[in-house]
Amino acid sequence: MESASSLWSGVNSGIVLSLLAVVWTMLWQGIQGLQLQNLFSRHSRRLSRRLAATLDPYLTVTIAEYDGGRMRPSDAYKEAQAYLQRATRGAGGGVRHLKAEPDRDPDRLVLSMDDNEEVADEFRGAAVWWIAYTSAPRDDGGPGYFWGRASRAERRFYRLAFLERDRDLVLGEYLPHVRRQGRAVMVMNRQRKLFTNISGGGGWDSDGSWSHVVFEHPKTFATLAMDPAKKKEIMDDLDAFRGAKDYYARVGKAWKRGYLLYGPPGTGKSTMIAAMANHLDYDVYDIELTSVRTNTDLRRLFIETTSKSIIVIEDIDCSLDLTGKRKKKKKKAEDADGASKDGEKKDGAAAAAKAEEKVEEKSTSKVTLSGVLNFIDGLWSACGGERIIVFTTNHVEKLDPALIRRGRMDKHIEMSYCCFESFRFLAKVYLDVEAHEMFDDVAALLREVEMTPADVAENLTPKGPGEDADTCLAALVEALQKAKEKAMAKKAKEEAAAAKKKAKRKAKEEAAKETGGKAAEEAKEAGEKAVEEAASEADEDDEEEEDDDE
Ligand SMILES: Nc1ncnc2c1ncn2[C@@H]1O[C@H](COP(=O)(O)OP(=O)(O)OP(=O)(O)O)[C@@H](O)[C@H]1O
Ligand SMILES: [Mg+2]
Repeated sequence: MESASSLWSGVNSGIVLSLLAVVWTMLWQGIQGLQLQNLFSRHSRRLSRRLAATLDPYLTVTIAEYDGGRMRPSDAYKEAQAYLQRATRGAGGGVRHLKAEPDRDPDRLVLSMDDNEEVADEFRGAAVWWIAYTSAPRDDGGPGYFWGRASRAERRFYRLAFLERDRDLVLGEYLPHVRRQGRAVMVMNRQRKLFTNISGGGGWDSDGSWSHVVFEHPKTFATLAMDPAKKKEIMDDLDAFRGAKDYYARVGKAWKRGYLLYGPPGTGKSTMIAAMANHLDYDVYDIELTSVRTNTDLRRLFIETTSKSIIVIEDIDCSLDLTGKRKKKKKKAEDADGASKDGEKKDGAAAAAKAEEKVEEKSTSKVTLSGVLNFIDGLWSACGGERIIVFTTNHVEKLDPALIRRGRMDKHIEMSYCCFESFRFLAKVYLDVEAHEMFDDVAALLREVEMTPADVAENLTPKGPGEDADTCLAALVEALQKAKEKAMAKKAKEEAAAAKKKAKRKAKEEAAKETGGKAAEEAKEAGEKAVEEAASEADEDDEEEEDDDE
């Protein structure tokens, strides 16, 4: 923006424009009258156009935030917005009403012109004026209505006014200049964002679109504990994806990649997503599927995502009726309900399960497996590229194979319990210790006990000023020993239960054998008796027959 303030005195321009508007309206009516009278006269039409150009030397270009039924904000609008932020630098560039948003620098604000404000600009001697305005929400079912936000919300616009004589310069050079500069500003001001589809009030009352906060997760691959070879493989995979635009275009695939992260709770799945986002410098869209009403809403949400983003669905097995888990939960509630007669403790379980179900019922989503599949690789993934989709789950075996087949979830990454390598890594990160006499104990215990990286990390975190590497490692060893004892006790209990079950089964079998044998003997005896009786009866009959013959 070249010296905005030198060009336009806002007050004067407003008055002049208003006067011109009044004069022009009157004249335009006159011209239309002229046109009506000479409707079929080409000459008069040319004349009226020339007259209009003389009286109204201003041309305008309007850039709408959503236009032509678009489902997401137009890039041109965002670029113009970023470009105009520069015009309001410092004291606001003469603009009287400004909008402020937080800047990267926590002490500063990014200022932009508010609605119905004007800002002037100059480009190679040509003066131009930008005006920001909004129009009232539309509920007319017109283009974009179906998609919600574009129509239901206020519609925002920028209007650029310039002189007729600068038409070629403005349209041919100034507007491309604005877009280029706007993009540069956007890159400069870019703050990574964490989007979620649960806004303010959340649930069904919300308009089901994205709201965001600045993404500031500190986790990186440098602080993520996992097998180094596996970690390198993932980082290489991400780098290859980022640079593979041409490859994806050449093979005709949408520029996207799916990752499935699975493993027990606390093994670093969510942490891995943060590390991925930090590594790639991408935004994160965290979809809460239970808050998405329909497949159509899911599609809309997806379309509103920008490129260079990671789209995350956590605990996919719990989010949808993809796996039957929901029904199981219901069953759990019933079971707990039935069991509740047995004691108070179980009453609590029934109540908890019921409450869980209640929450679930409230947010019953009609998103289906096919909706999600469509979302991942259907037609919609063709709209814009450079997106990574991540699913996480604790129960990979419960997922529908269609959901996680390669091509949808291209890379399956297992996040597992802490091994000694991971422990050493965490000890370095958390305590800055690379070797310690207690390492051998930890190594031996980790071979016998399963502990998540989350638990190991927690033990390695100093809890007070008096705590150091020695105390933290001692705490970890103690926790591992306790876990080992617990595991051993559990194993012994399980073994005892199994032995009891086996003994019971054996006793049952023997009893069955015994009763079976006795029954067989009785049957045999009964059979023999019956044969004898039949034989004696037969003899008696013979004798009677013989008597009759005689
Ligand atoms: N591999 C790891 N490396 C470093 N820190 C870890 C690792 N795994 C877990 N942590 C720590 O444990 C905490 C919990 O981990 P995280 O939330 O990533 O687990 P999760 O696998 O997503 O669990 P859930 O299945 O319950 O969602 C994190 O704050 C992180 O600091
Ligand atoms: Mg998690």
